[in-house]
Amino acid sequence: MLVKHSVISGLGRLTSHSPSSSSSVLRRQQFLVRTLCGSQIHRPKLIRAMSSTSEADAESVLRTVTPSLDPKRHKGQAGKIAVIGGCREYTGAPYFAAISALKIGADLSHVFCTKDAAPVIKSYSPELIVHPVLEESYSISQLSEEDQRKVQDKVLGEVDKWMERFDCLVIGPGLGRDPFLLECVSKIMLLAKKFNVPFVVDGDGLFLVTNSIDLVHRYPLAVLTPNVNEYKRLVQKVLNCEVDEQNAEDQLRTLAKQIGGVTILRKGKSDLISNGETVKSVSIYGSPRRCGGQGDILSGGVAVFWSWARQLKSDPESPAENPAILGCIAASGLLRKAASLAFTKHKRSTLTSDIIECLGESLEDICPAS
Ligand SMILES: NC(=O)C1=CN([C@@H]2O[C@H](COP(=O)(O)OP(=O)(O)OC[C@H]3O[C@@H](n4cnc5c(N)ncnc54)[C@H](OP(=O)(O)O)[C@@H]3O)[C@@H](O)[C@H]2O)[C@@H](O)CC1
Ligand SMILES: Nc1ncnc2c1ncn2[C@@H]1O[C@H](COP(=O)(O)OP(=O)(O)OP(=O)(O)O)[C@@H](O)[C@H]1O
Ligand SMILES: [Mg+2]
Repeated sequence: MLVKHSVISGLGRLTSHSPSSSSSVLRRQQFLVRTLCGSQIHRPKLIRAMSSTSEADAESVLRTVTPSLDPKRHKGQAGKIAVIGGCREYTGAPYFAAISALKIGADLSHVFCTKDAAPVIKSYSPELIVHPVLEESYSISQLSEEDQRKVQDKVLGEVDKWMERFDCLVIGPGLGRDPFLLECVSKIMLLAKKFNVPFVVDGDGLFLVTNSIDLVHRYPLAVLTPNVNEYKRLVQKVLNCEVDEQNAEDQLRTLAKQIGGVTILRKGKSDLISNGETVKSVSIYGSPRRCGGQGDILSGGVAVFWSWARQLKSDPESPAENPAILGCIAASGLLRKAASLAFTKHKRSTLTSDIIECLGESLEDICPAS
């Protein structure tokens, strides 16, 4: 698991940290000073300030949750992420999510995909650890029911031996909708819940969850990141009505509450985030290009920033906001900034890979490494 972030012991007082951690201390102090508008520390006021429906200060959140590059840390402590996705049709989506996690600052990024997708994803990048373990119906259709169950047990066994090591899973980018594969993935979700491993559900993972809402109901460590279609299907299924743009924030809050307090990041012109209590929006300017794959960057980003934000929980002076919400705000803010930068460079030819190339520079601009 990740190590604890350095703890600050109060405003106006710098504790004796290493040079690398003192910059993070300073950043967090500046965040608190801004949040409190120069007043003394007063937690109820801080909680109120963070809990009303409002545009989030994504840059401040990014400064707060991003850990310093501490030479004392070892590999893995900045995050171990696993993407469950990648099938015959889709190899780009899991790659985008997994490589984005690394480019933002995670130490290790795994992909669990089908056997066909694995060599392709490996060929995109040697940085990713690729497990060719998932099976689709076409490869097991000749088997008896008993043998199919054995295949499923084998898939689960392969994921099980890694599960506890992960700080967060991203379930769904490029997963496809094959029934046998989705049944295995629903069991992987149960496994993650058993070990209290947080997961972000995106893409076809949302198709699965919308049809089996119990998979995430009342699991506080689930973040759903629906796009316009995925959100529409969720609203229809859970609230039994149509999307109401006039009352978008209230409807999102109700939806998150109805699913038992999971966090939902509704993607769109403004990204809206709610856990059934607060609603935050991130509207900073991104890019007018809507090329496929930007949601995959976002899901990988949420996994990393959420893992980092969870470490702040043990910091008595850290923001009172829910880490899942902080993770969503940070990922949305960074993606939009990187998309904007990529667009200034590439204009109409801006692609998802160009945005991924801008993640580092965009984060560096907000939160310098040294
Ligand atoms: N480079 C890549 O590899 C990328 C891969 N990507 C991956 O693509 C997957 C789908 O994501 P998406 O964003 O296209 O879903 P969405 O907006 O609901 O669908 C639009 C329309 O298409 C249809 N439809 C979709 N999937 C279907 C299926 N399996 N079988 C049948 N119909 C399907 C859908 O129909 P409906 O659900 O309404 O019946 C809707 O009308 C997901 O795994 C994502 O991660 C993306 O991340 C982009 C980059
Ligand atoms: N109309 C818009 N204006 C500005 N930004 C947008 C708009 N729509 C989406 N975005 C941004 O693009 C990101 C990806 O959202 P999008 O709706 O494209 O996801 P998606 O359809 O799941 O993408 P993917 O192709 O990866 O599956 C969101 O976080 C949001 O910041
Ligand atoms: Mg998507």
